[in-house]
Amino acid sequence: MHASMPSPFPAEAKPVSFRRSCGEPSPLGSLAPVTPDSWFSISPTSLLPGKMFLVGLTGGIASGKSSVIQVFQQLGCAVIDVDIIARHVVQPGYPAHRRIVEAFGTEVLLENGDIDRKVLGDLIFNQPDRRHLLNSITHPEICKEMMKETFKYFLRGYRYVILDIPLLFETKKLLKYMKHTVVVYCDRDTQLTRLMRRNNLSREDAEARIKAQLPLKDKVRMAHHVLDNSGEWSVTKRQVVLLHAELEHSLEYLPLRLGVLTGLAGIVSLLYLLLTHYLLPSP
Ligand SMILES: Nc1ncnc2c1ncn2[C@@H]1O[C@H](COP(=O)(O)OP(=O)(O)OP(=O)(O)O)[C@@H](O)[C@H]1O
Repeated sequence: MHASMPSPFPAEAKPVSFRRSCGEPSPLGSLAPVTPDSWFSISPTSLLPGKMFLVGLTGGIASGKSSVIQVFQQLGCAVIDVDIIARHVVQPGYPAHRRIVEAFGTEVLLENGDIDRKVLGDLIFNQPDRRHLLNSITHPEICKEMMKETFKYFLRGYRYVILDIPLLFETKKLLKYMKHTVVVYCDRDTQLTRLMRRNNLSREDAEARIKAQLPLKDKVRMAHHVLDNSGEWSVTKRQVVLLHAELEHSLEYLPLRLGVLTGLAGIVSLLYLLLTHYLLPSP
C-alpha cells in the first residue's frame, strides 16, 4: 500500500462493512456537483408501494463494482444497472428519444436512428443549460424505468433491490431514496494498477481518470457499508456474502410487505362484498 494514500481502515481491523446511522445527515451537500432538479420530479416513492428497501451500490473506476455485483447476482440478489436503463430509455420509440431529437435536432442521430452519444455529449459539454435540458428529458424516464423494475422485483418477493449507480454520491437527489449505501473501495495504488491493466492504459492516463472522479475515500465516508476490495478476491467475496446476509435478515422490508398485503386483502374483501351483495342474484 502506498504510504501517501492510507487506507481508511485500521490496519488490524478491516471491517466487512460498517454503518452510519441512516438518519445521519449526509455531508454530500458540500461535495456534490450541481445536480439538475429534474431528478425525481416523479417521486420514486409514489411509484413504489410504500418505502421499499433500496440499496445503492457505487465505487470508483476499476474499484471492483462489477465484480462485486456479480457475486450479489450469484447469491440470487435483485440488481438494477442504472447505466443500462439510461441507455435503454433513449432508444428509438421511447419518449425520451423523441424529445431529445426535438430539442437537439436530427444531427444527434446515427444512421440507424439511435442517439449518437458522442455527438450529444459534445453538444452539452461545458453547456450547463443544454445539459440541464437533456437531464430534464432523460432523468424522469430513467427514474420511472428504475422504479418499474424495482416494483417487479418487489412483487417477486425480493427483500431488497441493489441499484448499481456509478454516480450515486454525485447525484444527491437519488441518494435519499437508498435505505443503505454500499461503496466498493480499494486503495489508490491497487485501483491504479487494476485500471492500467484492465484498460491497457499508461500510468498518466489512468491517474487522470481516477483524478476526474470524486475521491474514493470521500465516498467511503458517506457510505453505510464499505466493501474493501484492496486485497485477495476471496476476501472481498466473503465480505459480500456477509453483507448480503446482513441485508437479507434486516426487517426493514417487513412493514412495507405487511402494508401491501393488508392493502391487497382489503381490495379482495371489497370485491367479494360487491360481488356477493350487488352482482349475484339473491336466493
Ligand atoms: N480483488 C481483486 N483482485 C484482483 N483483481 C481484481 C479484484 N477485484 C477486481 N479485480 C479486477 O480489477 C478490474 C476492475 O474490476 P471491475 O471491472 O469489477 O471494476 P468496476 O468498479 O466495475 O470498474 P468500472 O466502473 O471502471 O467499469 C477487473 O479487471 C477485475 O477483474
